[in-house]
Amino acid sequence: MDTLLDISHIDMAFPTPEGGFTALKDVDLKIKKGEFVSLIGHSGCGKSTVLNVVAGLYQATKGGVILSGREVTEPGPERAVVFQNHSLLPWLTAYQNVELAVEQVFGKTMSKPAKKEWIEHNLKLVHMDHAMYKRPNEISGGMKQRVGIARALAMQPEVLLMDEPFGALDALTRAHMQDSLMEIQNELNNTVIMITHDVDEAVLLSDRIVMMTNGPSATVGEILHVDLERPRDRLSLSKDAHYNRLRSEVLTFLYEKQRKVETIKNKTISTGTTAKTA
Ligand SMILES: Nc1ncnc2c1ncn2[C@@H]1O[C@H](COP(=O)(O)OP(=O)(O)OP(=O)(O)O)[C@@H](O)[C@H]1O
Repeated sequence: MDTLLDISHIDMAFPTPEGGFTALKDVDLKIKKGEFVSLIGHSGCGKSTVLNVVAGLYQATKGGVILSGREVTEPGPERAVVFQNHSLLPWLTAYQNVELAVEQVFGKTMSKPAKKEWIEHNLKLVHMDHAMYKRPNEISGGMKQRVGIARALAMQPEVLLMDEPFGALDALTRAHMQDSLMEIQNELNNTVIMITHDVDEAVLLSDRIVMMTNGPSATVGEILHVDLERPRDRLSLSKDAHYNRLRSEVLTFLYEKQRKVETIKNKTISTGTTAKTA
């Protein structure tokens, strides 16, 4: 495989007052250019930690991350991050928020008119060209996420890292955003790692779904290849037997193989569909 991003045998331990806490153990994942990979797993298993190591925000305690042959040691614009909560600067317009990123990456290499064109192009890509002079408090949650995506895309990153990008949106807006993202992927073929809790979202968008085991010492449990033809259409897929088989494989992993059992006040509860309450 022609690897672009090599997450090579990483461990991540955090110091805690009770001693070291091993969040990740031997996470090993190779991603090729243009691949869309989702990370799925129960809450607290370590998905964001993996993403933060790739983003260069955390340094793995063992192993490392190689992007295009270079070791990742700090954050960089070639690894743009889209967070669940937009993280736009509230005093700047949508245009200016994207401009900030463009200045960071292309400040010295792009002419002023070229920058303007590039900013507008990226806002258009996410269907935000009609509201580019509005500030975050004047636009909806979905629109803010669109601007966040435009800002990330405008950096022309080698890898786009998305931490539950649509997690805070209502179901309909979320579906629109997924369709937009597929449309953008169709055009740009970005390499993407996306964290999600949503099984349908993972199957709809991904080339591969990386299913993580429960922590501590979480690792890659299984990897599912989503070999559904593109472009994908949510309506016809919902009736497609293969789509439903893939979906059920992820559900089986999450709710049978990695059934999460939590103890609350001596009561055992489980998030799994096969759960029994004790
Ligand atoms: N800075 C830190 N210090 C100590 N422990 C941490 C730190 N960051 C994360 N952890 C722990 O590591 C584990 C993995 O956390 P992480 O946020 O990566 O999980 P997650 O799968 O992304 O969770 P969620 O789906 O709820 O966002 C958790 O037990 C968390 O408490």
